[in-house]
Amino acid sequence: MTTPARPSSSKPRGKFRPAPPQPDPTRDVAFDILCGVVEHRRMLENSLSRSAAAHQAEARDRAAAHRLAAATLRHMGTLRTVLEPFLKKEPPEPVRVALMMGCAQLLFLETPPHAAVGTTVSLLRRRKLAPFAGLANAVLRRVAGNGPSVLEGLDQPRLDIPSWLWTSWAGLGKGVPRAIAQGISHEAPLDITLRPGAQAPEGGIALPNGSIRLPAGTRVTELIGYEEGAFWVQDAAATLPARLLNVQASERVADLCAAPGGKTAQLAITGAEVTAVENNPARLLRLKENMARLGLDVRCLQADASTWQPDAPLDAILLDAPCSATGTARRHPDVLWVKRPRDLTTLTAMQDKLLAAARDMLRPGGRLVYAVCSLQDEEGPARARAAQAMGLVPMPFTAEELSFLPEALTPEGWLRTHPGMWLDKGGMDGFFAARFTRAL
Ligand SMILES: C[S@@+](CC[C@H](N)C(=O)[O-])C[C@H]1O[C@@H](n2cnc3c(N)ncnc32)[C@H](O)[C@@H]1O
Repeated sequence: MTTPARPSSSKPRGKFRPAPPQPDPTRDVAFDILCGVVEHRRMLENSLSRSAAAHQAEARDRAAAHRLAAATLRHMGTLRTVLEPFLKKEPPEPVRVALMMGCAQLLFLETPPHAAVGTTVSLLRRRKLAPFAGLANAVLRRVAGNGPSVLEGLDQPRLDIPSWLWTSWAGLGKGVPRAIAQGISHEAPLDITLRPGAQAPEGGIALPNGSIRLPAGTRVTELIGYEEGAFWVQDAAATLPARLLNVQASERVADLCAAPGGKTAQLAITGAEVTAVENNPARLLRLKENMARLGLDVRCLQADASTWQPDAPLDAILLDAPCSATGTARRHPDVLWVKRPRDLTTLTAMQDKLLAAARDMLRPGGRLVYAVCSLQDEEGPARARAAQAMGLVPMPFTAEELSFLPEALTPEGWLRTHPGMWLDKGGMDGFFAARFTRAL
């Protein structure tokens, strides 16, 4: 982050004019991202692409902004609560955003107090919110003066998860919402999947599923072997659905909803004939780039998977359906504050449409794995039951298949992971998966 400006002091008198605020691309971009999430319920990536500051910023500043915004989002409930006693009346939302960002730097990012306070004051002045600069100065100085004691007695995991999500996760088991909140409370490590025979980059730790875990903040493109296609980025939990499809080299396989292609790569590396279907042109491009970097021969198609039809019935299908993505909140904490219960209605309707389409693409005896990176019952178990009602026959996962993660096997033979699993190793994303076959 750039050098702090001096905190604004008392009111200007006479001919004195305050110095122009210092440029600070990191905080400008972080502020834009956070306002997008908080005021407009816009996903972080979407806000980033709309931010004029982000377009002008260097990659290093954008990355720092991303980290600052993510830390603020991860602790947003706590930050709101901490600020409350210091505010006599409700400030406009952008001012509160700037205060939360300043407060996150003080309490969670070890930014020196003079920098956290000074840069917040400067930010407000740059953003035509100068009348609130004095308030920010006073409030943040008081928070800094109190130090970590402002967090004492706060139930941070509970505060940092919106109530509707906390309640919805109660069905996952006693203590699970709290464990999930713990998993989300810190930056996620970087997981990669190695090509068979490739060497793990230095500093990586092998996880029980075979993924290699590197410290949070590792820049993947700078790792030896990236350009050569020795590995791809994929959370440990995200490797499981494709693995559980048990694809053989001789099979004809479709990956429906494929970009950016982590699971496509897993399927293609078996030697199977893989068609990857993706409806978003920009994401299709990323998928193609990834397959080219990995040197994998995959037919990549732009099509709507709910209407696309293969030339002949398929042996195996992976349907990694679009979903609320609440299971990825470790990496995308904006999900927590952007998604609403009503989003699930549209998503589950699309998931059913895709399931019915996938069923019709399968040959009798063929296999289908349905997966979502969601923690919501509506998108997981409820869809597995809907698939059964559509005539798909359950093919439960077995204890042997999940011997390295027995806690993820449900009594129904489904897969359920969540960010509270492997907490001692750095957690994992939340996935649901179920396997079916088409009756002979
Ligand atoms: C959960 S992501 C897939 C992640 C991917 N399977 C992987 O492992 O890298 C869902 C993807 O489905 C795409 N998508 C959404 N609706 C679709 C549809 N009707 N047909 C094809 N692709 C779709 C989205 O653009 C998005 O890229």
